[in-house]
Amino acid sequence: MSYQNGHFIGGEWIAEGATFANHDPVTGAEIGRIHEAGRETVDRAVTAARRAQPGWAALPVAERAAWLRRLADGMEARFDDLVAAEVADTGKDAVQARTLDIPRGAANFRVFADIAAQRPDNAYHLPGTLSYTIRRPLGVVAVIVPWNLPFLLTTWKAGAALVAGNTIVIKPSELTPGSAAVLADIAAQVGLPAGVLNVVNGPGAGSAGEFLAGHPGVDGVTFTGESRTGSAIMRTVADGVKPISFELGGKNAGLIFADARLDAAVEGSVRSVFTNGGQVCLCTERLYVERPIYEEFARRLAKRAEELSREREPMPMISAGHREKVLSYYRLAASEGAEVLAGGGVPPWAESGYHVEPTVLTGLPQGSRVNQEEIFGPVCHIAPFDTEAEAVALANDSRYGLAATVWTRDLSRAHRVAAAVQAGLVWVNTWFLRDLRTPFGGLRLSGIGREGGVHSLDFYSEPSTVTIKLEDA
Ligand SMILES: NC(=O)C1=CN([C@@H]2O[C@H](COP(=O)(O)OP(=O)(O)OC[C@H]3O[C@@H](n4cnc5c(N)ncnc54)[C@H](O)[C@@H]3O)[C@@H](O)[C@H]2O)C=CC1
Ligand SMILES: O=C(O)/C=C/C=C(\O)C(=O)O
Repeated sequence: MSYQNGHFIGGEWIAEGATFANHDPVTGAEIGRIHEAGRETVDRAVTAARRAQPGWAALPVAERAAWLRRLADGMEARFDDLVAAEVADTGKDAVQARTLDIPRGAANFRVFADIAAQRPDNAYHLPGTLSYTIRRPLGVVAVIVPWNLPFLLTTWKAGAALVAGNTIVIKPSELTPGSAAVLADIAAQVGLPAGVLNVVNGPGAGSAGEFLAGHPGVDGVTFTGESRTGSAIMRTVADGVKPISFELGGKNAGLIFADARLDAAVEGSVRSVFTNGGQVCLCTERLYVERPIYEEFARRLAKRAEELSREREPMPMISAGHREKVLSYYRLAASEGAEVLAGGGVPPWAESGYHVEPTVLTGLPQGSRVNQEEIFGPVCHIAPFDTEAEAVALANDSRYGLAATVWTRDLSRAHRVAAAVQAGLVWVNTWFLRDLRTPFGGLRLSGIGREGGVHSLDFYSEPSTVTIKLEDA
C-alpha cells in the first residue's frame, strides 16, 4: 500500500503543500507521502467550514442525525478499507482493528444521532415566568487527534460535533492520516454537504495543528493527546477564549485485592497493560497487589508478558521516536534500580520496525519518574500493598487522574474504593468496557471536561436561557 494524501476541503481533495513521509511501524518502510497544510490551506478549510455552518445548523436535528446514520452506513460499507488504513498507519493487529477501532466509528456516529434526535428541550417554571434553554452549535470546531486510536477518536468527536450543528476541520496525527482520508471519502460518497467535514494534514506545533487551533474562524477545540500538548493548545487559544475539551495523558493504577478472581485479574491486567502496545491513555502503568497474592500475581503477569513477546505481540510503537522514548524509560528504570521481571528491551526477533518488549518492572520507589510519568508503552511497575487505605493512597499519588481498575469480589469494597480513587473512570473487574452514553475524561493533568452522550452534546453547543414574564390573565 502506498498513497499520497492531500487535504479534504469544501468537499474536494486538494494536494498542496510540501510532502512528508509516512512509515509502517512494523517494518519502518515508507508507505505514503502526506501533504502538509500551511496557514493558507488551514484558512481555506476553516473558511469552507464557516461557509457551510449556517446551512448545516439550520437543518432540523433529525436531518443531521440522518446524515450521521448515512455516514455510519458508509463506514460499514468501507469497513475493509478503514481496517487496511488503520493497520497500515499504526501497525496494530487486524483483529483489534476489526473488533474495536473501526466498529467504534459507526457506533460513535449512531450513538450521537440517537441521543441528539431524542433530546428534550429544557423548560423551567417560576411563578409568573417561563424560562427555557436554547442550544446553539459552537460554529466551526477543530478536531485534533493523536495516532494511537485514530479512527475511534476522530469519530468520537466528529459525530457529536456534527449532530450538534457544528461544521468541523479534522487534523489527524501526522503519523496516522489514513482512516481520516477514508472518512472524508465516505463523506463525499454519501453526499454530505460540502464544507461540513474537512480534513487538513500536517504536524502540530508550528504547523497545521497550531494554525488550526489558533485560527480566528475556529470557535472551539476538541483535543486528545499528551498533557503538554494540551497546555500548548491552551496557550494558542487563550486570546480567543475558545471552549476546549481535552482528553490527556494518564498514569493509571490497577488495584488487585487478595479476594479477586486471580485468573480474571491477571488476564484483565494483561489487557489493560499491553493492549495496543500500551498506547492507550486508559492503559494501566502502575499495578498495586495485596501482599498475600503479590508473588503469585507478579510471577503470572511476567510469564504472560514473556509469552506475548514470543508470540510477537503486542503491536509496535508508532514511530522510531516513540520507541526511543519508551526504551529511554526502560533504561531509566534500570538506572533507578528496578528489578526487571520481564522484557526491558527490544525483542530478539525485531530486525526492523518499532517493537519493544512487553515489560514488567518492580522495586522502584513510588516517587520515581517511572512511577510518576506517562510512558505510553507496553510496560507496568508492580508493587505490594497491605491495606485498602494504602492502596487508595498509592493510586491517588499522581498528577494524573484518568482511569483506574479495581479487582475484588467484595462489592462493598468495590464501591468504597471506586468512590475514593481520584480518576474520571474506574473499572471494577474489567477494563475498557465502554457505554458511549457515560461521561468520559479525567482529572488534573488528564484533561478538562467530559465527552460522551449528552456531555458531548453539551460541550459542542452553548446554552442560552430565555426568560419570559407571563402576563396576568
Ligand atoms: N495520552 C494520550 O492519549 C496520548 C499520549 N501521547 C504521548 O504523547 C507523546 C507525543 O506524541 P504525539 O503524537 O506528539 O502526541 P501529541 O499530543 O503531541 O499529538 C496529538 C495531536 O496533536 C497535534 N499537535 C501537537 N502539537 C500541537 C500544537 N502545539 N497545536 C496543535 N496541535 C498539536 C499533533 O499533530 C496530533 O495531531 C507520545 O510519546 C505519547 O507518550 C500520544 C498520543 C496520545
Ligand atoms: O473513547 C474511548 O473509548 C477511548 C478513548 C481513548 C483515548 O482517549 C486515548 O487513548 O487517548
